Amino acid sequence: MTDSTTPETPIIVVMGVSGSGKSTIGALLARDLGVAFTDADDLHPIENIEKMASGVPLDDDDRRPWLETVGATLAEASERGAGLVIACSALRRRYRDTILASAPKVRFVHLHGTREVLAARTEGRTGHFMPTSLLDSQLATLEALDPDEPGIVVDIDQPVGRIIDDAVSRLRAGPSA
Ligand SMILES: Nc1ncnc2c1ncn2[C@@H]1O[C@H](COP(=O)(O)OP(=O)(O)OP(=O)(O)O)[C@@H](O)[C@H]1O
Ligand SMILES: O=C(O)[C@H](O)[C@@H](O)[C@H](O)[C@H](O)CO
Repeated sequence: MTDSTTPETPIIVVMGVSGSGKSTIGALLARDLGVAFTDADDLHPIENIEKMASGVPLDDDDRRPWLETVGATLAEASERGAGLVIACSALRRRYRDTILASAPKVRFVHLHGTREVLAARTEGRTGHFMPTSLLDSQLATLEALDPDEPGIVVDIDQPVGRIIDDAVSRLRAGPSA
């Protein structure tokens, strides 16, 4: 079997808790890298969206099939030799391992911020299903990238353009930074 991807083909998960900027940064990062963008919120089954909208956090069982779909979507792009950026919370190490099992070339961009900044961002937006009340559960679930995971951490307390420039230059520099 030949591998049609190149090491440069970006296969990226923009991860982090609710309100960290995954959708905003993910779409712009994809545009800068010249690849497609998918929001994993659009891959959740309706039951998951309804659960979060009612103020109840998802559990591992809720997330498992969704993470498998995220991994399969990345794998499909990678196998075609196409790049893809997906915005996906990927909060726990084992969630990321599920994605990596399907898409071993994936790299994670963790959008990291303080609770204060995150709460201000989620409170500042309208028309989103995710209540700010779930932020604490998101933060309690979050496991930071371990040193052996492929990825980078970016501080969200800066303008969008600087976040993109920081992420692009560090992604181009190598598997982790
Ligand atoms: N660097 C930034 N500076 C200022 N505002 C930002 C920045 N990044 C994102 N925002 C704003 O913060 C809010 C949250 O961003 P966004 O919806 O992209 O986060 P998210 O991680 O996709 O959230 P969720 O996972 O809950 O869908 C939005 O109103 C967005 O416009
Ligand atoms: O794993 C999860 O709990 C979910 O993916 C959430 O993170 C939301 O879908 C997302 O953040 C939108 O608000």
